[in-house]
Amino acid sequence: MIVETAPAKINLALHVRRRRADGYHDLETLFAFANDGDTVAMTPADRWSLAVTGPQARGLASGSRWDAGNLVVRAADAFAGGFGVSPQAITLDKHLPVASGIGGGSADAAATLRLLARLASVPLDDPVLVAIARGLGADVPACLFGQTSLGTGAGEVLEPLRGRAGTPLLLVNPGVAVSTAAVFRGWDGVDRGAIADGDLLSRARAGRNDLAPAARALAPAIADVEAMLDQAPGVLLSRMSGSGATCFGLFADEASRDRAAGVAAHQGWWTMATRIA
Ligand SMILES: C[C@@](CO)(OP(=O)(O)O)[C@H](O)COP(=O)(O)OP(=O)(O)OC[C@H]1O[C@@H](n2ccc(N)nc2=O)[C@H](O)[C@@H]1O
Ligand SMILES: Nc1ncnc2c1ncn2[C@@H]1O[C@H](COP(=O)(O)OP(=O)(O)O)[C@@H](O)[C@H]1O
Repeated sequence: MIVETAPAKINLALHVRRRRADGYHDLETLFAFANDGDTVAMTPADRWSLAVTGPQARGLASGSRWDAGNLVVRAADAFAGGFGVSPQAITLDKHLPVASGIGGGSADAAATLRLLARLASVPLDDPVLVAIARGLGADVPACLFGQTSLGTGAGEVLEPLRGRAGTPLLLVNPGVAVSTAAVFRGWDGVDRGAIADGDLLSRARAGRNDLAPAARALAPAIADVEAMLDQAPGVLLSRMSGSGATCFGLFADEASRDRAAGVAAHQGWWTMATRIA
């Protein structure tokens, strides 16, 4: 059996610049990844199969069916079509809430591609593999490499950045799923400018999440999570990630992170206490 973590993705900043003719938006984003997330495991089998387990498995309507509604299945089908690989029994252990701005589905698809690439001896930077990743979603290429990076284009043009590895990180979700497409539709169309230069944390602090107002309009509980994290002692930066509703806090130390996690859990919110990878 081979196993890959599908780590949570966070957008330290997310600037939406322009709506494009193809329905996507040009953006600039600072991607970072957590140490924890879902896991994808594979073992050789006579035919392809999927088993979904874990505390967030119920968020996936297609369940354990081999169904294109699951990005793991779409990733495996696309890889098999592009490269050919023998069938696998896949287990997805789902911990990240579905449709929550931390790219769980994208991370699962990327972890599936990494496992199949290992089996088929395909390098991760193979242009066909990267094109398959892009076809699965705008942030699947970022999840494929899993490195702190600046993303431009629709999020698929990547420039690796010196990260803040080991920084204590808390993810908090108020339990409302929000559709990425609906949040982009709610963006007000105002270009508020590029991400500033500097080191990662100062660039992130000077930046914004331009999708937060549209996401709050769909899920008002996001504002409560943001307020809680903003006020948490020891917080270095807090913000909504992606299209929401998950918000993150970077903390000066583990004890402050864990105190904030306790406050969030007391509200009945989902939390994950981890670190930047
Ligand atoms: C907003 C971000 C920020 O990292 O994260 P999430 O909230 O999904 O985690 C991503 O850009 C999401 O990437 P991903 O989730 O792969 O998006 P896709 O499946 O390709 O697109 C879903 C829908 O989002 C909108 N979309 C996505 C990316 C983009 N640059 N412009 C868009 O307008 C489009 O309406 C598209 O139909
Ligand atoms: N393995 C998967 N995990 C999560 N969501 C998935 C998966 N496969 C398909 N999806 C679908 O993809 C959509 C986006 O999910 P997700 O990646 O979790 O959200 P986001 O990109 O906002 O973080 C959801 O509507 C969900 O139904």
